[in-house]
Amino acid sequence: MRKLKSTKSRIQSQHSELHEIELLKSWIESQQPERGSNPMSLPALPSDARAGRLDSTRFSRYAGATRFDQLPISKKTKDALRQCNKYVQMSDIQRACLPHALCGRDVRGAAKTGSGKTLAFVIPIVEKLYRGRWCPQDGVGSIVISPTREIASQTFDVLRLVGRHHSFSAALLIGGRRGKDVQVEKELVNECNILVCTPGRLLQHMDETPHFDCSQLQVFVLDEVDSMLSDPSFKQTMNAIISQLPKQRQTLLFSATHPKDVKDLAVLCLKDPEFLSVHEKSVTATPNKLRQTFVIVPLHQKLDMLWSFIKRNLKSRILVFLSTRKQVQFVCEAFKMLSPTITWMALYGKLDQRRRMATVSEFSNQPSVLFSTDVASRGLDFNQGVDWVVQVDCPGDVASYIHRVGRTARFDSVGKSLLFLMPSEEKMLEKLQAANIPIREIKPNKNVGQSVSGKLANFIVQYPGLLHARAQSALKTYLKSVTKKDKEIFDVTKLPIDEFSASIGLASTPRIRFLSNKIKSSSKKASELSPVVEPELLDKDHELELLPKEELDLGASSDEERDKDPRPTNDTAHISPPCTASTRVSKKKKKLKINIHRPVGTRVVFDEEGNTLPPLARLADISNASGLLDQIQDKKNEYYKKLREGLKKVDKDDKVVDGHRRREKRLKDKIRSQRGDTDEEPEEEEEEDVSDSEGEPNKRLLLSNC
Ligand SMILES: Nc1ncnc2c1ncn2[C@@H]1O[C@H](COP(=O)(O)OP(=O)(O)OP(=O)(O)O)[C@@H](O)[C@H]1O
Repeated sequence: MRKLKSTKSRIQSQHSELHEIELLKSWIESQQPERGSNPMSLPALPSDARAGRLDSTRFSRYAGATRFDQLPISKKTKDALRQCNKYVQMSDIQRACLPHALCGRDVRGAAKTGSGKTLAFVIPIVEKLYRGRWCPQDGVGSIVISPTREIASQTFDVLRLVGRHHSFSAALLIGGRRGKDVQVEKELVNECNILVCTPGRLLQHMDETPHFDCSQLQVFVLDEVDSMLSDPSFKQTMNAIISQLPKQRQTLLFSATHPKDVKDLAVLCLKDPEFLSVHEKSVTATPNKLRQTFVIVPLHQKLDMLWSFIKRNLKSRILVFLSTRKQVQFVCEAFKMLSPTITWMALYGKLDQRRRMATVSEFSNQPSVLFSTDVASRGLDFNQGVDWVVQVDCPGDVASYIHRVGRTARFDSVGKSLLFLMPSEEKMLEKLQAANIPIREIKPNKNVGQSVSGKLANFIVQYPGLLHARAQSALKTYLKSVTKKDKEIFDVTKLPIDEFSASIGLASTPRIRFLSNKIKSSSKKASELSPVVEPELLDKDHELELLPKEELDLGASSDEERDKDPRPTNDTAHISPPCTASTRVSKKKKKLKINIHRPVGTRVVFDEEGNTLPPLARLADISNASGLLDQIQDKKNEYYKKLREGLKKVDKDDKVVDGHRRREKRLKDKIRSQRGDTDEEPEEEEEEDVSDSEGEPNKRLLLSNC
């Protein structure tokens, strides 16, 4: 046993000697002057570089470096960067961070979107492991965590590019793959030196992979650190991951926006970190070559505006942000139907991973329109760039705005962005301006606007299974998303839900359960002002349907309001098809349920071509409602009176006809008995009863006819 121990320690000491020699060799190699370059321009690497850590007091030597080839990095890395052609000069964040990170320090790096933060952490990872002569048997030496699969995948590409001449093993661990891939990952993960992953997948390996070992971790990187530590959906996972990492490590944190609360970072146990915010003193928080605009647009005109905008920018690559997946699915599907020749694409979290990747690369390759949720708002770098970023739904906060618009104008390219703001959301402008975001208003050209709501309504009628449910879900999920945003700016109860519903082609506003309490509480406030109105309001909402429509239009929907509405109007369409009292009464309860969320008379009407028409009547001022309802009550009483009189007359006529028939029958019976004829004949009375109430032919009559 003692012999075995001594042999083991001998092997270990030999191994460490060999390691020293290798380190020395690598150092000499990295110091070899490159062809054509001035050897004097390369600063000498300090002696403790062999330990993978530069002498921090000497980092100032490299602080003035502006090109990658001036950095104390290996020849292999320099070659890889040079072969890429585009990586010659360092960007601000790279110039600021690389000397510190190469010294082995903890760094918090903040810089505008598209400023090259990825290279600022990929180079230090590669160099640290290279100096430490890391090989597959050494296990996991570095972990990079990104919030989305797309960002992780892009980071992995950059890593492959920078490390192409190195011999490390690296793995991309992202979710959304088939089960057997997880098995393959489990077998290989312990032999990988660098793991680029999403938090969920990493935690899965930490929990499930036998002997998963990251005890030798050297560099830990958190990309988009603000969302990773403050977003509730990541927070728990991140805490679980961080608790399993060794404390002795280098930590690099990056983002375009700073974490809200420094306390969030406490969990990371940073050691005397360098906070490098290179654009802190910049006049703007967004890229300099980004032209930012906004347009004030009511909720129910957003789709019209978007459609008109896209039609005028057909040769551009347009990235459109919507709040929810259901909205993305609906708008993409609907616009595809409106114009099948345009390339429409959709990106959202639940999409199959291969399709997600394919969509990102396809969008990069041709002029097209990509509808996306916030899954594409951070970190994504589309190869050929994005011409326009359009935010149809206002982002929840300023950080989200910065990341969304940051998908264009990357590095030193130009880009444009357009934000749709509803009149109720104008407060967002103050926040953007306070955050040094230069944004200017543009006025839409009303003459060139095109309305799509009528066509959408047509499609919904034609393909109810496909579009109707999607439209309803889009509406509901959008409203839900508004309730989750900053209450200071967003108020779901103030939204014109009926108009919005009509604008996306829905014939009636679907029931929105989660809103009922809010609406009820707001109508309760109204009832406190005029207590008689509310119970009546609900009752009459149903009863109004009984009356001819032209009688309903009491001028509440004024001409002025109709003029404001750009959609075509057709007065004849206000008359609904006749309905019987019995069918209406049977649906009474259902009707009441649906209408409980809407004010009286805001039912959406369509003309023959499917164009939506302005609501029939609007109770703009609830305090006038009781007078209006009195008028309606009078008209209703008058109507019932006429109806009763009409019924009495019909009753009288029926009695006369019945008397005639009875008399005829008695006469026939008398004649038959006089002849002695006993054969039965079909009763004439029944001949009149041709069909039952459901419209089905009377079987007895048919048989007798045969
Ligand atoms: N030194 C450089 N020279 C030329 N191009 C560069 C340089 N550094 C990065 N780039 C390019 O700039 C683009 C943006 O880089 P990167 O994705 O790293 O930005 P980022 O700061 O991480 O952006 P985001 O905040 O949106 O995640 C990429 O296409 C990248 O190839």
